[in-house]
Amino acid sequence: MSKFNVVVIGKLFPSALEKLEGTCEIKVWDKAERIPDPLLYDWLQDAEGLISRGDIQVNEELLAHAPRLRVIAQSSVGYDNINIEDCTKRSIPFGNTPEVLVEATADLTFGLLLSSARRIHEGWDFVQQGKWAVGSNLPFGVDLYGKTVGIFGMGSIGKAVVRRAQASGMKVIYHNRKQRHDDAETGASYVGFEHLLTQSDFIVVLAPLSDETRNRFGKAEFKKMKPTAYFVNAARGAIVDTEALYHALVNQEIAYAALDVTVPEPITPDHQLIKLTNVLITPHIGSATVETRRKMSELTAENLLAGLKKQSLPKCVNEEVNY
Ligand SMILES: NC(=O)C1=CN([C@@H]2O[C@H](COP(=O)(O)OP(=O)(O)OC[C@H]3O[C@@H](n4cnc5c(N)ncnc54)[C@H](O)[C@@H]3O)[C@@H](O)[C@H]2O)C=CC1
Ligand SMILES: O=C(O)C(=O)CO
Repeated sequence: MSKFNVVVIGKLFPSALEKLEGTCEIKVWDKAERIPDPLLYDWLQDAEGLISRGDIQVNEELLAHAPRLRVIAQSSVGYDNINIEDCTKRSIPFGNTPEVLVEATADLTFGLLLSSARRIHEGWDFVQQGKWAVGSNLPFGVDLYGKTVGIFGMGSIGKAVVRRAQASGMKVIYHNRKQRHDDAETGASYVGFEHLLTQSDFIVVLAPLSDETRNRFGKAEFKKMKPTAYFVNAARGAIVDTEALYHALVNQEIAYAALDVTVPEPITPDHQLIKLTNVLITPHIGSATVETRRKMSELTAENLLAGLKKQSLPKCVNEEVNY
């Protein structure tokens, strides 16, 4: 039996690769830099399956080079780099990896909140630089207990963050496009966007990037926040106007920002945001634990394999064209 031609952008765990070997002929681009378009387009000519990565824009322009493609899978829950409509028009199902990454991403999100509130990384710098002495003056942090955390985009990860916040004695409010049906169960209260901005001590962004959410946090929004507010973004950098965030931090319109996602990504050490002392940035590691990345990798392989065999993808975004 002939094998399926597959293009893989990025690294797969050995356990995921094993699922594909035997049935697939695989071309892999696992370098950190973006694959050059001419090479990608050449590889896609006879590809039946594609494992994409966040730095690849999957749209009609790319799909036009992939006449035999019958499935796309990606090791992420976010799919803002994928034009789903274009895939659907070509009856190509797209599989992502929701659920398996929820707890790990919630840990990192809450970790950013806690680390910035309690100055953990500054404390470590202090110790490393030999500044720890009796009476030394590392700035105080702030309490979590009794404070209000406002979640923008309360979905699977948001709900997991609620549990962590409640365990620290925090009150949780949230804003989505509409109220959820499980507020009684989660103990979080639905509020308008304005209320979220003005009343939160900690604002946590966990919504997907879309036309609606792009630059949703700009100059006007930061001005409405408390001057003591901590702003945490673990979703996508482009939900925030980076220039506006920079000015809000410099002008002390807000107290602090903790970011796992930025524009650009990677953010370079010469970026103006990096020079500020009231910022903590991690390199998009929300889901980056061994266990979680392995599960994501395996689910990606399962989605791909199902599509190649014209079977239903376990996790499919455009269900209307799922097999
Ligand atoms: N930093 C990292 O490594 C990671 C980042 N992410 C990001 O987190 C996002 C959320 O992931 P999940 O919680 O699994 O997704 P989800 O789909 O379960 O939750 C997203 C929530 O945002 C809400 N939402 C959508 N549009 C909105 C809008 N315009 N205004 C307000 N709320 C809106 C939805 O109603 C939903 O409740 C992903 O889309 C991804 O971009 C996810 C995993 C890891
Ligand atoms: O899953 C996602 O959307 C990420 O950002 C990486 O896990």
